[in-house]
Amino acid sequence: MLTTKPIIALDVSSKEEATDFLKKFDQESLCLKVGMELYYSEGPQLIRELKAAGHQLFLDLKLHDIPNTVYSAMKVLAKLEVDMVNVHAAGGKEMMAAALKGLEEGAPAGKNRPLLIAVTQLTSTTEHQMQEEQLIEKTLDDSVAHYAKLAEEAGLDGVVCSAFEVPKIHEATTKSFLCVTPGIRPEGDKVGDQKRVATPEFAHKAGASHIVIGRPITKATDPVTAYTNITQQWRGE
Ligand SMILES: O=c1ccn([C@@H]2O[C@H](COP(=O)(O)O)[C@@H](O)[C@H]2O)c(=O)[nH]1
Repeated sequence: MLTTKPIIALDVSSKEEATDFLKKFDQESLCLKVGMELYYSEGPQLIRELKAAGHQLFLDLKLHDIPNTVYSAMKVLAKLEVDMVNVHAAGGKEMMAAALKGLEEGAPAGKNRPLLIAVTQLTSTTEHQMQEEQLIEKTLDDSVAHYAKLAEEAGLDGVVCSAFEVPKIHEATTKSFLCVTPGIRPEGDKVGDQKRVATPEFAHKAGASHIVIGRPITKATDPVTAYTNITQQWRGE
């Protein structure tokens, strides 16, 4: 089970960069998100090392393929004993259920499987884009809540969404269903490619279970101070 520390998106391309960044935190145990860039470059060995160093890990590979392929891939990923993994909800209920089955069967004996969450609509997507490009004739809130419901029906533990959709997801699912929210920016910070952006305080008040935040920490002149401030804002301190 992941703690509710902010999840730092470790979006770097090598073990050296990751190590340099982590050194600044003086052995503090962190919640880290390793995504495609770092995993494709360093592979499972780095995951093992980060776990051995005492960090909690969200492996953000956003699987999206036919059910059998996702099932088999999750069976392999479960052996890494990370804390959380994910798929795209757009892959469908059957694919999400197959992902869960893969994790359950692949987890080492006596160990909990990783939490499994589904990406609803990426936080870089606007309602206009969704309607024009994906041809979804719904509001973005409705699309996200629909994906959340499907994910819950498939047995998943939660979803990735923006902080804005959390209240609607809580209406559509059980209270314990996780809402993991990227697109977090402290007031005045650069938004970059994110579209549905909220502050840590907003995410806290909206009821998000976790926040994911990358560049405002990794690109900060003083990442430790940035992390400390964001943690306080997220906890409502
Ligand atoms: O909808 C989504 C799903 C995943 N992400 C990931 O979160 C981080 C956000 O990084 P920032 O630098 O804080 O923008 C990044 O790794 C994305 O891949 C997301 O942003 N939105």
